[in-house]
Amino acid sequence: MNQKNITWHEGKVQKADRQHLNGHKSALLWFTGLSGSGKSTISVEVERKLHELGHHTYRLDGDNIRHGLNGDLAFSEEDRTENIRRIGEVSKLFVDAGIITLAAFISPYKKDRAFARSLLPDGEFIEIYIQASIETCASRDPKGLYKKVKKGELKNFSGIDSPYEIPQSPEIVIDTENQRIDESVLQIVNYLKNKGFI
Ligand SMILES: Nc1ncnc2c1ncn2[C@@H]1O[C@H](COP(=O)(O)OS(=O)(=O)O)[C@@H](OP(=O)(O)O)[C@H]1O
Ligand SMILES: Nc1ncnc2c1ncn2[C@@H]1O[C@H](COP(=O)(O)OP(=O)(O)O)[C@@H](O)[C@H]1O
Repeated sequence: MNQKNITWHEGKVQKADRQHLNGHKSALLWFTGLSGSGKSTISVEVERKLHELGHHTYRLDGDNIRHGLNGDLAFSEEDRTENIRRIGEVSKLFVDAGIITLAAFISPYKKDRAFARSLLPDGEFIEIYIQASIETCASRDPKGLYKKVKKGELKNFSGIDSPYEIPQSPEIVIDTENQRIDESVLQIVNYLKNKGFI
């Protein structure tokens, strides 16, 4: 990487100006959890609720981003790290644009989530652990991936033969085995209200 001859060029409209125009603050809601835990389901519903409330949002989702921007990456540790590095950087731009950003990625490694957190000012990275046991995820199996793992057709699967490091101090924990989807949405929206983001 060579940043020697590159100079930062300041604009005349700042993040705070964009937030002021929007009428709310921006933040990054980072959903992490096993495949099938409910990251997509819950982030989609949170975005819909925030949109209904009149807030500016954008959602980045593992399956979708891997079709485009990160289509060159697979599931080795290095590729997952690069995946999360790029998403962290992209999310930072969205938050700078004044948008409430929702990122739903397995993001299995603590160090990668810590990197994404480090890109934003204190408080603006909100880690949401979407919790469900591997047995529950495998029984939901919304995409038939656990079945493929069982048949030996899919390797390096998070929580099976590839690690998932549980978050130690996430801002929010969602227990999808005991909470309904609407309760989880309310919990997250209330967090944003209580912290003064919306
Ligand atoms: N080996 C392996 N392990 C885990 N997941 C796999 C794998 N192969 C494909 N998939 C599908 O890819 C989705 C996860 O992509 P992510 O970008 O979120 O993964 S990561 O954060 O880089 O670990 C994941 O989506 P979710 O089920 O929504 O989590 C799967 O649909
Ligand atoms: N309480 C719950 N919260 C979230 N999802 C749930 C819940 N109960 C069952 N599900 C189901 O679990 C599956 C989760 O899949 P998905 O959202 O794609 O997970 P992920 O994005 O983490 O892979 C969906 O089929 C969803 O309907």
